[in-house]
Amino acid sequence: MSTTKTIAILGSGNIGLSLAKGLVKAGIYQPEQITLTRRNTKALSTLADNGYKVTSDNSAAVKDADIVVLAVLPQQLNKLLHEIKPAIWEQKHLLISVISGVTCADIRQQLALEVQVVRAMPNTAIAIGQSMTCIATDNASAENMGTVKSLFDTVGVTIQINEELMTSATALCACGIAFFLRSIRAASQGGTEIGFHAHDALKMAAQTAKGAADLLLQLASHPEQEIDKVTSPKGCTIAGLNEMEHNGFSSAMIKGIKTSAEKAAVLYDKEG
Ligand SMILES: NC(=O)C1=CN([C@@H]2O[C@H](COP(=O)(O)OP(=O)(O)OC[C@H]3O[C@@H](n4cnc5c(N)ncnc54)[C@H](OP(=O)(O)O)[C@@H]3O)[C@@H](O)[C@H]2O)C=CC1
Ligand SMILES: O=C(O)[C@@H]1CCC=N1
Repeated sequence: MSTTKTIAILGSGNIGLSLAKGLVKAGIYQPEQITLTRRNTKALSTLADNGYKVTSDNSAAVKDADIVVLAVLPQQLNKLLHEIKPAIWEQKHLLISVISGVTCADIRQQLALEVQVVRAMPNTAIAIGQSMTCIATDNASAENMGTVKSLFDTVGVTIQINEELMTSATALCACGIAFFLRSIRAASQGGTEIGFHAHDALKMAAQTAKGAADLLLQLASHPEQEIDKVTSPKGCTIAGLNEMEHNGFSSAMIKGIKTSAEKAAVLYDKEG
């Protein structure tokens, strides 16, 4: 599926660039249809060489675009909104914000405009078409929500949730990528201690994690159901698993996710 619409990504850092690359990889956009902005445009020179439009002029990028993605840090948002406000046309533009802790209403309030806003919370696996993206809105039309869903569907799995759950989605899915990566890294470190070279251990741990995730996704089964199949009586799996639990494995993950959600809720200072 390709589109004739144009998209501006304001704030082309880690997640903005992951999104751009994912959309091009999926064939929905050509690089020429995507404008990437950041203040230090030198950092985007390779992207410019690959056909993306690159500029530090956010207002010009907005004027040329149908869809505007806000992808700066929460503390950089108010300045950006102030800058682009004159370029936004309520009847034309659809804003998509991936910014943690900022509501759709916050964005309209800063702009003092009744533009349609959708919040999206992807994760960095969007660059390889494997994002888990949550979307929410308080004013966008069903048609625009459909547009946003089909856009993110090309780069992973998308679900629509209530906006009040967006900070929880941030912790579980966006931060979650880091939590699972750290788990895989830890497993590989264990693997090295028991005899494998580091690069082999990492590959073995990553493929094992992928298999575990696919068991749940493809069989729609519960983790404990799959764990029961691995834990032979008096065996080595239950011995290792219980040792991890005695050291707080599940508890650490749960507490970490709760802490991330609490932090996500206070990232944005409306007055800042
Ligand atoms: N990283 C992730 O996995 C995820 C992040 N998010 C959210 O996405 C947002 C961005 O995060 P992340 O990509 O990690 O952060 P980065 O710091 O990597 O990206 C932010 C980018 O914004 C640019 N920027 C800052 N001010 C402006 C401006 N006025 N005009 C244009 N560009 C500007 C910066 O470049 P320069 O300094 O050159 O201007 C930088 O490249 C955050 O709000 C975060 O909460 C959401 C989901 C996942
Ligand atoms: O760490 C952060 O604040 C951002 C939001 C989700 C992922 N990265």
